[in-house]
Parts: sequence; C-alpha cells; structure tokens
Amino acid sequence: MTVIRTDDYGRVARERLPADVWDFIEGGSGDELTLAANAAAFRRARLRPRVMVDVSTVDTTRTLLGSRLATPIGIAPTAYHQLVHPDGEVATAAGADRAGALFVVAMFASRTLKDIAAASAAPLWLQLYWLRRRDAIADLAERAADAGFAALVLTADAPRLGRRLRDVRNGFAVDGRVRAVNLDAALMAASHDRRAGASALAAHAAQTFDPSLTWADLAWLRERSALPVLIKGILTGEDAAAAVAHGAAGIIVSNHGGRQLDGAIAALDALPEVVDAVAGACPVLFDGAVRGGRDALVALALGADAVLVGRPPLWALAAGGADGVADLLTGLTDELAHDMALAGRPTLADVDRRLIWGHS
Ligand SMILES: Cc1cc2nc3c(=O)[nH]c(=O)nc-3n(C[C@H](O)[C@H](O)[C@H](O)COP(=O)(O)O)c2cc1C
Ligand SMILES: O=C(O)C(=O)c1ccccc1
Repeated sequence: MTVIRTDDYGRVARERLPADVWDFIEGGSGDELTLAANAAAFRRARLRPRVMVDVSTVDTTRTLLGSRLATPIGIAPTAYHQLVHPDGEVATAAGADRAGALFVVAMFASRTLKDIAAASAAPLWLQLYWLRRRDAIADLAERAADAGFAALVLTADAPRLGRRLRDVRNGFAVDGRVRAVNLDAALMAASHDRRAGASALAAHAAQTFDPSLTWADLAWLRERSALPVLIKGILTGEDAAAAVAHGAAGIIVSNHGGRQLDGAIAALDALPEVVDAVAGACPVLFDGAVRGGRDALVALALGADAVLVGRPPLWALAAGGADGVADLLTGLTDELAHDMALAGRPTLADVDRRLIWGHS
C-alpha cells in the first residue's frame, strides 16, 4: 500500500493492530453520532478562493503561547502509545520534532515525561484528567515543568468515560505490559483487569476520575503550577467565556473525538461561537476529524489558532514509528500550504472566515 494521504495510514494500522486495539482507537461512544458528525461537518464546508494573489511563498508558521511552530497542525493527547508501537510516545515526540509540530502528551502516556522530553526540541504540553488523588495531579504538573513542558491541558469533558460500546463488547483492557508510567502504581492498580462485557478503562476511570471538577478547581491548579493551563473539551460560548474569566491560558474546542457525550454537536459547528465568545482573549485550538490539509484550513478559517489530530498519529505510529508520524505531519502541512496557495491565502493571517462560504 502506498501511503499518500492520512486515511492510508489508517488502512495500514488496521491490518497491523489487534482488532480490540483498533476498536479502542477508532470507536466513539453510544451510537457514534458525534463521531460521524465531526467528519460530516468538514464534508459540508465549501471555500471561497481569491485569485490574482502572489502565492509564490506560503507561510504555515504559527506562534502559540510564545512557542514558534513550523505548522499549526499538532498532536492531540491520546493515551498509551505503546499499544501501537514499542517506542510509544518517544517515537511520537521524535516525529513531531522533525515536523516542528506541537505534541500534547497524555496523562496516561506509556513513556516517562523525561524520556519523551529528551526526544523533542519542539513544544510539549501535558494533558491532565481531574483525579480524586489531587496529589498525583500536583506532582505530575511539577514533573512536567521540570522536564521542560510548556503548558498543561486540563480535560474538562470527562467526569466519567463515555460509554464506548466497542470496548464494552470486546471486554477491552490495555495490555498489562503497557503502563501509565507517570502515575503511581497504587493509582493504576486494577486498571488492566479484563472482564467480559465491560471496559476496564471505563471501570478504572469511574474509580479514579473526580466528577466534582468545577471552575473553582482551576484556581487550585493554577496556584500549584507556573505553567499556563488550557481547558480541553469546550463546545459552547458560555463555557468559553467562563474559561477566560477563570484564567484559562487557552481553549481546545473538542468533543473528545466523539468518545464522550454522544449526540454532542460536531466540534467544527461549535468553533465559531467559541471564537466569538473568546474574542481574542486567549488562543483557541480545535480537534475532531481533521484528516487533511483542507480540514485544517477550514478550522483555521473559522478562527482556530491551531488544530490537533488525535487518531491519525496513532495510525502513523503503528504504520511507521517516528518516521510515520513525521511524514504524517509534514504531509498534512504540505496539503495545508497547497490549499492556502490555491485559495489565495499565502499566510495564516490571510486565512479568515471570508474563506468559508456561508460564514462571510
Ligand atoms: C485512542 C484515543 C485515546 C485518547 N485519549 C485521550 C486522553 O488520554 N486525554 C484526552 O484529553 N483526550 C484523549 N483522546 C481524545 C483526543 O485528544 C482528541 O480529542 C480526539 O481524538 C480528536 O479527534 P480525532 O481523533 O478525530 O482527530 C483520545 C482519543 C483517542 C482516539
Ligand atoms: O480519553 C480517552 O478517550 C480514553 O480513551 C482514555 C481512557 C482512559 C484513560 C485515558 C484515556
């Protein structure tokens, strides 16, 4: 199979991975309505290209929270990269580094923050879930700062895990050899216990995630870490305004790749109202069904400062390790630059709502 676009990595990965791991990655919650809506929203978007613009050079560089990136396309946090490649997040980081891309490392990463940081000179951020064990969060935030991570991302859309029926049917549990090594063993005990007709991840999350998280807790985290804190999982203007009011350093518009509330609106449909509510007060990032340069262009035009891809880096990691991840990200960035040229938008500053038909 010749890999020429993002979905090709998915086909290779599907052939290589155990069926239950593939289902864990691909699956959404419930009837997968939101998973489908994320992709459908991009398929509906139509562009208004401008002509007679000098596009002999196209610039995709972007500065985010003070860090300069070669591309506005980064990697969303996803747990347990060793499920798909023995080098796990270290290879992902090396791939992101080669592409000059942001990598948001998951709290449930399977390699240590130190080893991941050693593999990349590009910016790394650390994603956190709100755990009942508050000391584990504070400890991890401190180790992230020590390892040179540039920001924290608090995932706000997971007071409990969505009901992912594929995982329930498969009785899915993460292989015991793949561990969330940045969390202590007591916290992770029982997280690998396989039970027919149940998702071990959902059972573990029910025990360890703290569903009482509110805006007041953001202050607690901000007091304990000097790192900027972004909030991931925002889908409304109301919550975007609240995030800004409570000192969030950024917002990630996301429905968790259709894995949390099934029936939630497509992430792309939520983007304009969030951008309007934020009104430039902080960066707005986006994730959900970005699969090509055109998708990135559409989200950037609707006001995202950067976009993240979740499943594609896992496919690319499974298919080709660090090289696969680097090729995925440079390929997506090349597609973005190509479409910027054809749309008559040579810089990201030229990419605005007027590019999207019906939004101008
Ligand atoms: C296998 C998998 C694991 C994920 N793990 C996490 C996680 O640990 N923390 C988190 O905030 N989001 C997690 N997500 C959600 C992603 O960060 C992101 O929101 C989503 O995948 C973006 O959609 P996309 O896959 O369509 O690009 C995960 C998603 C997948 C597919
Ligand atoms: O967040 C997720 O989507 C996810 O699958 C997960 C589940 C448990 C722990 C970490 C991530």
